[in-house]
Amino acid sequence: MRPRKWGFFQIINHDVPIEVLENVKDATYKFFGLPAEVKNKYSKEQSSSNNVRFGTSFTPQAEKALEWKDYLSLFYVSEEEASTLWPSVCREQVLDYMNKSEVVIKQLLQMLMKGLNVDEIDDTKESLLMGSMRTNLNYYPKCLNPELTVGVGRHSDVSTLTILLQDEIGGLFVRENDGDNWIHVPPIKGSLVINVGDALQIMSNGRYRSVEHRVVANGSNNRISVPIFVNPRPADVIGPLPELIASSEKAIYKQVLYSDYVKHFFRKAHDGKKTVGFAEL
Ligand SMILES: O=C(O)CCC(=O)C(=O)O
Ligand SMILES: [Fe+2]
Repeated sequence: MRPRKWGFFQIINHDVPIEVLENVKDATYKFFGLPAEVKNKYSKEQSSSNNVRFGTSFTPQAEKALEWKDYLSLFYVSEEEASTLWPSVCREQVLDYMNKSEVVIKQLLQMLMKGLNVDEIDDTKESLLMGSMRTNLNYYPKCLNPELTVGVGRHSDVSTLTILLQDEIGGLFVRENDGDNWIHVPPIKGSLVINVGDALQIMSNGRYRSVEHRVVANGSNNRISVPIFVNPRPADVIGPLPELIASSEKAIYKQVLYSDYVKHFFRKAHDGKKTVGFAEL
């Protein structure tokens, strides 16, 4: 596992029980199998809250060709809110997946911080690194002309870290650092794919790099994936961690309001790893 070089890896011996992963995959199929009018209750037009959103593609108004994907995005506020707002076919399964993943997330963050010689994650730091979480259920329907579109265009995540559960279909590709080689991420049963996001690139002052990835459209199979985006809170101001700058390193990123950073990401179509330029000094 070499996140500094790669920023993308799979873990197999983790503490999230396999049933929890299987259950959230089943629940994902159940949600997307619901009649359109039921799913549409969670659409931008009809949803009673911004924290629950069913939609298609990424930023349809900015895209030349729509991404071949539907999603349900669930921003976690509290169990109480989830119990009133989240669809009942997947609520318990997603909450369980998020709760069980928290231990793994904390272990990963501890390891990553150690790599920066930051030994203690106090409450302030914990909140900056993982103060908010969003889980997406992604559904990529079989596409008759897969060469004309993509599942998800090339991008890096705006998260600190992303924990991704994928099914057995495959189609996720990762770009080798500074190269044009795209490497397939093979589905491994029971594994979780982990990737570093832009927020960690900024907070680590560029020592960890977020990784560009994309998903191809598939001509013969439907595919699902369930990422948990581990994020700072929207109202947090993020920048290179003070510990790094104190050790005479020059800051290469400025302080940015995290919600502004995310807004910038959503304004444009997926166009590669460009969002982070927003925070460069
Ligand atoms: O479906 C996948 O494997 C990746 C999805 C993804 O990159 C995302 O939702 O940000
Ligand atoms: Fe992604």
